Amino acid sequence: MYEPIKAEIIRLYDDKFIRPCRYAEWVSNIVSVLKKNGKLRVCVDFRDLNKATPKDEYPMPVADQLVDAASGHKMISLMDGNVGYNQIFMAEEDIHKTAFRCPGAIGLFEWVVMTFGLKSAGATYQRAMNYIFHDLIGSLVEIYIDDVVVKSGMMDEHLGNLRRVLERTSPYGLKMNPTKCVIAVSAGEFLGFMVHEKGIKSAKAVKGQVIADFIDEHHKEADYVEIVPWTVFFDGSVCRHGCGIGLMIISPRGACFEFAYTIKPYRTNNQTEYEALIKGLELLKEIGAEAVEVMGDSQLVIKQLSGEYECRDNVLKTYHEAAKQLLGDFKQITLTHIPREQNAEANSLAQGASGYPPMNSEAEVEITMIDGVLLRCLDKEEAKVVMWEVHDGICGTHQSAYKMKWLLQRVGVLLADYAGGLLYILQKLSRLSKVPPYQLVYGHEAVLPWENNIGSRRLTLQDQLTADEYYNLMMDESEEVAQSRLRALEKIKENKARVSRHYNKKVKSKTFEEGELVWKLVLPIGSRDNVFGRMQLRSYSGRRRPLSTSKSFLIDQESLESMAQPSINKAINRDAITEEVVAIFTDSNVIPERYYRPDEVHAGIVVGYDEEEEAYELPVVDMARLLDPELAEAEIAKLGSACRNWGFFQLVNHGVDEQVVNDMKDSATKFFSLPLESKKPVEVRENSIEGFGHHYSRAGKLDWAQSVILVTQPIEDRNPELWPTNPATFRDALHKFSVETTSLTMRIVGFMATELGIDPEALARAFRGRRQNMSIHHYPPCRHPDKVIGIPPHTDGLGLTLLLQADDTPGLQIRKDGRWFPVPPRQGSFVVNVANILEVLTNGVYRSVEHRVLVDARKSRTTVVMFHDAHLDGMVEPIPEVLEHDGAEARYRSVGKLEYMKGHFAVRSDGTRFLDSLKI
Ligand SMILES: O=C(O)CCC(=O)C(=O)O
Ligand SMILES: [Fe+2]
Repeated sequence: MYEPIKAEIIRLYDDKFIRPCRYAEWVSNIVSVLKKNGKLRVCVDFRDLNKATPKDEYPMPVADQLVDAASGHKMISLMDGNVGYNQIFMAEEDIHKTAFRCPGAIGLFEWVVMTFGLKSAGATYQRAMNYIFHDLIGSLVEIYIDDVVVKSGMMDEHLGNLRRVLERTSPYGLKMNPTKCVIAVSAGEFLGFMVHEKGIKSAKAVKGQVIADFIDEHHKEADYVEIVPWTVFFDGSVCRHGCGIGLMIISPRGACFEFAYTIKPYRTNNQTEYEALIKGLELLKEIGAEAVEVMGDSQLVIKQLSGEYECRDNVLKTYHEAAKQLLGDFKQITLTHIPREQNAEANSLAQGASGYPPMNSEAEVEITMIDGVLLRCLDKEEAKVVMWEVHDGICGTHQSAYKMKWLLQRVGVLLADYAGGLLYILQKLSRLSKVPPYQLVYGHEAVLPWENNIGSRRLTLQDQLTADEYYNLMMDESEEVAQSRLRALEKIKENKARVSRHYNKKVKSKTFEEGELVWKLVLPIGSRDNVFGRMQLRSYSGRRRPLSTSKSFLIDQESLESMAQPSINKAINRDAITEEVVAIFTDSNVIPERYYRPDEVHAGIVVGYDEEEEAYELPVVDMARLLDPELAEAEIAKLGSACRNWGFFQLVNHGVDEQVVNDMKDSATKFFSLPLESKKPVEVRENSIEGFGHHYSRAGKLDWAQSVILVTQPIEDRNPELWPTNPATFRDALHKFSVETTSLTMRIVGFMATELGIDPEALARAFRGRRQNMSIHHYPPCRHPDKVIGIPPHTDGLGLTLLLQADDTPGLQIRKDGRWFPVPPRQGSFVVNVANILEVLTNGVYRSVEHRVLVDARKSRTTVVMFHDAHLDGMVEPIPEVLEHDGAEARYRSVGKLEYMKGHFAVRSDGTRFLDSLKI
């Protein structure tokens, strides 16, 4: 193939039709087609370019009419534009769009002249020809794109006409192909038809010739079939005068040909449809078309041929087989069912051929409704009969006026202006597209009693039928049943698909391993829950097991379970809040032994309580500045210094939706203000730390606090039964807050990575998709704030903590250089602190700092704390990129996540942190 392609490219280049392309935006491929005569034709596949090209609406002549106009002349000359399209230059600015690539080293070229295959080529050429010959067209010349026929009466006149036509060509540089010109003949082929003095021969009589001409005329298009298919629209029409078929064939070049045949004797509708298609396929087969796009409005024919429906009717089977066999002769076939409106041309051709009379002109008043339903206006007497029928007859007894109107419509009658006294009842003459069940069963619509009484249009028409016609119509109807059933089935399928699309949108897929038990939680009927949906799936096998089999997930789950074991060795156990506890919190005058821990309160110096103390400034990081390209560098440095020196900062302009923050604050505050019995449903349960309760911390002492602990991410790890529903806003608020804080965490982590000088992804992957837990703490006021502690000194165990304070009560203190620094509450901010795992990940560059909560004497304090987990594929260890960047040795030994969690929660008798034991 290579050499012939090269030769063709050289020829096109030498003829200056193409030139090498330098800057291509659109590049098309070439398709080489070996012609039947052994020659190679090089085509460019412009399909993509054509898709992007607007349609040229220039009106094209109708081939049939031209053939008519060319016939009936004594003398004609037929001429063919010499490589027609290539005589027109491309607009310079469009040349580059026609670029096409050739195989091997031949290269990239573009068309300087218009070429075959471009969408608007036919219209452009026709426009040019119409421009050149506009005043001669019709009288002495007919033109269809590059086909020209000069027509005249006598020889003398003809020579004069020929001269006028040819003289027109030279100023425009238009050339004719002498080998294809037939001069001064009495008959000749034009557009595939034999044109001569006596007119065109009837399609049937010259069938062989017509087809032969059609083939010859369009052989070059047939070569092109690999790229653009031929399209055939077919339709059959049956009326009492006969049957007709209509075909509209569109060539790959866009030329449109219409064919209409009358068929005798009588056929049924479906038979006629099949005949139309068969005729169309025969025509296309004979012109050598290889790819065909078949369009028809007969669902039965299209679906039977595509194999979707079976053909059971014995008579139809013959047609079906014939059509199938023909289809097998094409290389590429597409069958498309189109609505009748889109098949208008074939439809009107078929109707014409069947002798379908123009719409009747009977004196009845007919009205077409907006939905296309044709209605007949009844006179007063007729109206009364119908009214009676509806009122007392078939539709049941004594309907109200409103219901009667509705029923009238249902039986195909429209009652208009009832209230105005003027009675118009309009009888429906054409059916709605919906098929009534009666018809689906029996093949035709039920005749209603009133139709017999007052006579419907249907009955009148029926009376006029001959016995044969009646028989034919009955046959038609019974065949039509199949069609109607298919249509009905189609409707049902469409509906089902629509419904399932709707439902599937809401379904999240989950995979389970074989043999896994699944625990299905179904919320009470009618309960809707934005957070959990109607039901939640979880695998279950004795103990609760995770759905996901990913390593990280298993670790999280197990660590949670191990934490949940009741054991005095755990740093944190949780206890239910009883009425007694509520009483202690409320009174707070007498501090019971188990809350009494003044030594812990007094351990360490608190900065800032004494006026004399140095002023200190806690780090504040501004997200707006982090996001501002001009200020980011300085702000990132600030973030770095906060994490390195304090392990903590306050984040302002954090970007979390204010509504979400406020809803969370409100819901949290409201929850704690509820009486105890309203909180009981979400009370902490045995073997779990989730739920409402309070910490039973070290040395058997209790914290002066109550809290709700919940897993918030990933969603499938949530335990919906422990999510408060009171206040009603709680779940929704927490869900939204959890989503927002998760993404805020990822954003913060991104800036941290930049600050650490590592690829943001190296740190982001440690946090992405990991567990998020939440604690909402409520610290009741205590008359003896120096004797109780809200939360004793600790570092946070996971990766990064985000804390939102719902009020302005102080309490949080962080330890730096052995002293406690109170963190003043700050509106519109989050407290962000580095937790243990992040310290390990950064190889100790960022520090996880100790903090505690003291209690206020007068005011309660409520905080919402989100803990974000992190690990490197199940390992807690310094990120290699950090070590590389700092050229440092690992300062922490690697430990599996599970071991890490166990270590973190175990109580150490020497009071050290597990984190410290990891230090190398
Ligand atoms: O409520 C606070 O201010 C701090 C809470 C805290 O540190 C924690 O839950 O780990
Ligand atoms: Fe903490």
